Amino acid sequence: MTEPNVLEMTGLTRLFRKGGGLFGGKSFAAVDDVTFTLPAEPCVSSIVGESGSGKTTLARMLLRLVTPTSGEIRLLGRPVHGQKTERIDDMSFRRQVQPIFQNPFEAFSAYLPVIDYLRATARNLEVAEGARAVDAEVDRALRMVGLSLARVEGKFIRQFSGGELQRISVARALIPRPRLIVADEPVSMVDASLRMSIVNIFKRIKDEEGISFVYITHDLSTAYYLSDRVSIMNKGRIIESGTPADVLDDPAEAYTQELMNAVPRVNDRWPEIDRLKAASVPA
Ligand SMILES: Nc1ncnc2c1ncn2[C@@H]1O[C@H](COP(=O)(O)OP(=O)(O)OP(=O)(O)O)[C@@H](O)[C@H]1O
Repeated sequence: MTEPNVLEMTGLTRLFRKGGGLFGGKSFAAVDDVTFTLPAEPCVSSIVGESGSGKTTLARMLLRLVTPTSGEIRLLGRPVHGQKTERIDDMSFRRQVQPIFQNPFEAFSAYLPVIDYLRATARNLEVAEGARAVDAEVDRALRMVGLSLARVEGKFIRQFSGGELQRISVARALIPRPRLIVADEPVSMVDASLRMSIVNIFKRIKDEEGISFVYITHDLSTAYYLSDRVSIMNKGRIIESGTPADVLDDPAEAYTQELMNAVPRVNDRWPEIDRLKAASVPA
């Protein structure tokens, strides 16, 4: 039997109302008839667009936080939305799909040691039973991002930098060994040098753990460096998609060209990409 695609979105649309209070106003499509597939083999698929293009709404539908107005999302062959009896069950869904958000400081409470969240994730998602087994899973996940249980134990969010905390968010997402990570602007609040190390961690996780990514960003250079496929989103629609070289080296659409023109270049090269290649995963 062939393995199902990790993700299939077909004709996905989400309407919202604009203006006019509760009953008035006009509806508009934040996401408009999007069709998009992630194959069975691990890959990074980026969705690139400017603010307001619908990227976050798309991510939220993938994460079951927003219900589509029409269209369908299938995860490993099973519907994500719809009747409880037909869709993928909640526990499988939470294990198979994990989010990483833009602001790691919002992912954890200021009043609890960060490690408590990681342990709770392992317990709630039934990854392990018993304190020692839970700690072994948490340590495994932290080591994948260059940290360890010993380095995180007992500390609160104020004792970490933004980059460290985002690496811990990545570790949290890795605890259930998901098939898919949906990362919505995961490096836009992290400074440039740490951005590179996080992007390289994603690359390594894909290769070594076989996890696929939907990488949502407005940052063309990390999308170019990291992705197997890039889709350009504008006004709710995917207007162009393909390999990074196809789409970004030779854009067919004027909008993509405009996005590219906003990226600083030196001698027709993107210095950021060279830096990304040179950056290593922190020990
Ligand atoms: N709950 C909502 N109700 C009404 N309109 C919404 C809602 N959520 C998003 N929108 C609108 O949908 C459009 C797409 O927003 P979305 O956040 O998906 O875009 P984005 O590309 O992720 O932008 P950003 O990077 O700024 O978050 C915007 O016009 C936004 O104002």
